[in-house]
Amino acid sequence: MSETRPDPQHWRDLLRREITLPSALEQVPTQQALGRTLAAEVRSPEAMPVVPIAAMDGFAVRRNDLTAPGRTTLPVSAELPARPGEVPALVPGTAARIMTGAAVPHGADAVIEVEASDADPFGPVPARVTFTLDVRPPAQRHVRAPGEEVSRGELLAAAGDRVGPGLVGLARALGVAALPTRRRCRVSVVVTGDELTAEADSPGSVRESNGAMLAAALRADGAEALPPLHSGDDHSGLRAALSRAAADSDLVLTTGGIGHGAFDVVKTLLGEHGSGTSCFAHLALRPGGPQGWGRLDGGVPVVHLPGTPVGALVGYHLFVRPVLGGAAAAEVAVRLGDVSADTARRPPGAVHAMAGRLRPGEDGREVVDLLPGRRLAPYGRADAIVLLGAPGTEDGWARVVRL
Ligand SMILES: Nc1nc2c(c(=O)[nH]1)N[C@H]1C(S)=C(S)[C@@H](COP(=O)(O)OP(=O)(O)OC[C@H]3O[C@@H](n4cnc5c(N)ncnc54)[C@H](O)[C@@H]3O)O[C@H]1N2
Ligand code: MOO
Repeated sequence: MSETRPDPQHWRDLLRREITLPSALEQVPTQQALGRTLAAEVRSPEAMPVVPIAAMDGFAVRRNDLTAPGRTTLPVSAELPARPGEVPALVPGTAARIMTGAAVPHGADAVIEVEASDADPFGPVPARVTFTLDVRPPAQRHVRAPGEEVSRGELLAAAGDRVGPGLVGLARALGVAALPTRRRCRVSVVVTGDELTAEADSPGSVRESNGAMLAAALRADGAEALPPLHSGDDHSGLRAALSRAAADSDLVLTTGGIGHGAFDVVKTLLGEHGSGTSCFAHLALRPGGPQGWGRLDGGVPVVHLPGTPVGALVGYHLFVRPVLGGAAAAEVAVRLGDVSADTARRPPGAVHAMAGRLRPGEDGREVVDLLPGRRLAPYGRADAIVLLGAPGTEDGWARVVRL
C-alpha cells in the first residue's frame, strides 16, 4: 500500500481550514472568567476615577492661596481620609489634609505632598500648615482627574483576547459584573483498543492513559473535556462510542486504530474501505506520523490521533490545539541548547518531534535543551515539543511548541 507523506504543516493548515468550532457567547461572572477567551469587546460603563482623587498624601489647596516660590502658612480646615461620604468644599484661604485615594474637595485645584510641608505625616491633623515651594504647582498637581485612567465607553479588551488577572481587576474596578466569553468547546475523547484497561492487571493489558492525558491537554487549552469513552477493536463498539460522543460534543478525538493492521478499527470503519467519512495519512512526522480527520453524525468534526501515547501527545499539540485557537497554538523559533540527546538517525524530509526543556541561555535569551528518549518518558519533565528538521529552520534553531 502506498500512501503519500504530507507535510505536517500542510495537514495543520488543512484541519484549521476545514474545522470551524462554534463560538457562542456566554456571559461569565468576572471572577470566574480567568483564562477564558472574549467573544466580544468589553467597554467601560463608567469613567475612572469618577471624581477627582488625591494621588498623594498631603494637603488640598487653592493654588491662588500659595506664595510660590516661597513660604505659605494656611489654617487647616478639614481632614479628608479615603472614606465613603460627602466631601465638603474647601474653605477659601485654608488647606485640607487629604490622603491618597480620597476625593479632592470642590474648590481645590492641587494637592501638595506632605513632604513639602512642615506637618508630621503620621501625627494628628495640625491647626496650620506651612509649605515651602520652589515653583508654583501646576493646576491639578497630584490630582487624578475624572476619566483620566479610563473614560466612559473606552475599550478595555477586544474580542479574541484572553482574560488575565489584569482584566479581572479592571472589570471589577469598573463594575463590570460579567464578561462576554466564548463558550468552552466541548470535546470527547474516544480511546480504542481491546488491550486497554483501568489497571494493567492481566498479561497483555495496558493501562489506559491517553484519555487522562488528552483531557488534561484540553483543559489546559481552555476546552471542556468530557469523560473519555472506551471502545474495543470492533466496529459495533466503536460506532456506538462515536455516536455517543458526537451527540454531545463540538469536536471528537479518537486515539489508536489508525495503523496498518487488520485490527485498526478506526481506519477500517471510517476510512476508504468503510464509510469513507474520514481520511487518513501518514505524515512526514516522527513520532505522530499516522493521522486522520473527518466528520461524524450531524457533521461533528473528528480528529484521529495515533494510539501510541507520544504520537497522541504530539498529534494533539500540532493538529488539535491550533483548531481550538488561542495564542498557545503558536510555534516559535527557539535556539537549540544541549542537543546531545539527538542521537537517532534522522532521515531528511521528515519533522522529528523531541521532548525539550526551555531555559534562559547565557545571553538571557531562551534556549531549548533536548531530553533523551523517543517515547512518552521524557515528556514527564518536558515543557516543550521541539520540531527538528522543520522546513525553513536555520541551523542551531528549532520550531518549538510550548506545553
Ligand atoms: N506496518 C506498519 N505498522 C505501523 C506503522 C507503519 O507505518 N506500518 N506505523 C506505526 C506508527 S508510527 C504508529 S504511531 C502506530 C499507530 O497505530 P495505532 O494508532 O493504530 O495505535 P494502536 O496500535 O492502537 O496503539 C499503539 C500502541 O499504543 C498503545 N495505546 C493505544 N491507545 C492507548 C491508550 N489509550 N492508552 C495507553 N496506551 C495506548 C497500544 O497499547 C499500543 O502499544 O502504528 C505503528 N505501526
Ligand atoms: O508516529 Mo508513531 O507515533 O511514531 O509511533
